[in-house]
Amino acid sequence: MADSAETRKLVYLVTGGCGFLGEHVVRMLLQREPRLYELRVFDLHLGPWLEELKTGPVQVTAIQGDVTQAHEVAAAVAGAHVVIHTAGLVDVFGRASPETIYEVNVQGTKNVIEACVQTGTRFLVYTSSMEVVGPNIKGHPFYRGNEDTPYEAIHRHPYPCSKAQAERLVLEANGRKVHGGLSLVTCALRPTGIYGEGHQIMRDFYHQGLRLGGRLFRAIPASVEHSRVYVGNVAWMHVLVAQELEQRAALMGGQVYFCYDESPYKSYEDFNMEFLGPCGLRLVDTRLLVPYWLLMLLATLNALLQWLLRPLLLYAPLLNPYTLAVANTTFTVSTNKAQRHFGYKPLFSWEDSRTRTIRWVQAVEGSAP
Ligand SMILES: NC(=O)C1=CN([C@@H]2O[C@H](COP(=O)(O)OP(=O)(O)OC[C@H]3O[C@@H](n4cnc5c(N)ncnc54)[C@H](O)[C@@H]3O)[C@@H](O)[C@H]2O)C=CC1
Ligand SMILES: C[C@H](CCCC(C)(C)O)[C@H]1CC[C@H]2[C@@H]3[C@H](O)CC4=CC(=O)CC[C@]4(C)[C@H]3CC[C@]12C
Repeated sequence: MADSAETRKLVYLVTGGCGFLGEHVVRMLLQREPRLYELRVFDLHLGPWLEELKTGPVQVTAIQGDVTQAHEVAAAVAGAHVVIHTAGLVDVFGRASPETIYEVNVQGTKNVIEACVQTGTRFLVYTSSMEVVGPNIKGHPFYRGNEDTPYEAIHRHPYPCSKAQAERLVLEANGRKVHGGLSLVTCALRPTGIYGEGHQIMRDFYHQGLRLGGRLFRAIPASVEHSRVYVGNVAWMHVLVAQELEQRAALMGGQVYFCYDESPYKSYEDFNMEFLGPCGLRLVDTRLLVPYWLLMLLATLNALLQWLLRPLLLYAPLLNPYTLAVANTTFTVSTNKAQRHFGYKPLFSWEDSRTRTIRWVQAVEGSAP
């Protein structure tokens, strides 16, 4: 029944569909959206894994394109029922210029919205970020907060600033008339730090640990807690929102939802050890040797070196004043808004998420850094 031609009618577009999250969204849609007729995967860099998806019952269309190019976006959006916009430049290390980050994250999102309006696409799901809220530049903790918790959201770094601007544009576009006269329905999902199969920073920490003889050095006190969320659950929440947006437009349109699951609250480093520990790494407590002021000094030195070396080479280490501030500030969410509004429940338990991630790190073991 689910595979009959009559039930397969919907065309979805996933921007950034070859990224860490995007790939999981694409695979989840193929598994969990029986009404799918065509799935368009739009990305600057297409992955070879897309080929294996082309043999199934759903037409998978790979589109190499750039969200900053309005005409490329409009061509990809035309005829789609739903757009899931995950494409973005995730850079908190100073690899890209602030201008490029704005161009991709803000102008790219504007292009997606305008393409929906011009071509008559009614449903837009945007991948925002917890960074839209915080941690703020004052390092205020956000403890077990929800979507309505008051918090002074002030940023200077281009990444959170660009995500905040883009999220605002998406929410303001809710209710705009699209081609054909119907209204656009939009909403934004705010994942906390995502982990799981394909997580580049986890891979980097793993290889760093191997280089250091199986050790990683604790820099952040264990008392600083972060919320983390498994990539499969983030993908599932995107799929569910996309499915429910039409029926529940009045409730969900223009809303934001944190992406959460049952992953435990822990410091960034302790949480990573849930996966890296079983793969043979150890977290060595050097915090007494490396006090916070010294870390801050090193982070500032890194930023200075980055600036000095820029004309010659790209120096972009993990430690800089921004990443240190984020890692060192408690940011935990506790909410059931997604459950109340569209019946979200995590698809993967914490045990499943942990096991899947450990298996992936173990498979990464032999691969080059
Ligand atoms: N990784 C994380 O912990 C979190 C990520 N997010 C958001 O989730 C989304 C996906 O992030 P990740 O999967 O982690 O990053 P990613 O870098 O793995 O994926 C982003 C994808 O967008 C594509 N892309 C970049 N510029 C593009 C352009 N100009 N045109 C077309 N495609 C372009 C990239 O090629 C990549 O495949 C982003 O919007 C990010 O802001 C939100 C919260 C946490
Ligand atoms: C790289 C940081 C950890 C290294 C700190 C050091 C060098 C002292 O050990 C990461 C700590 C927190 C991460 C960010 C957080 O999970 C929230 C994010 C949300 C996003 O939308 C994008 C990614 C990120 C900014 C994430 C990036 C890495 C950290 C700063």
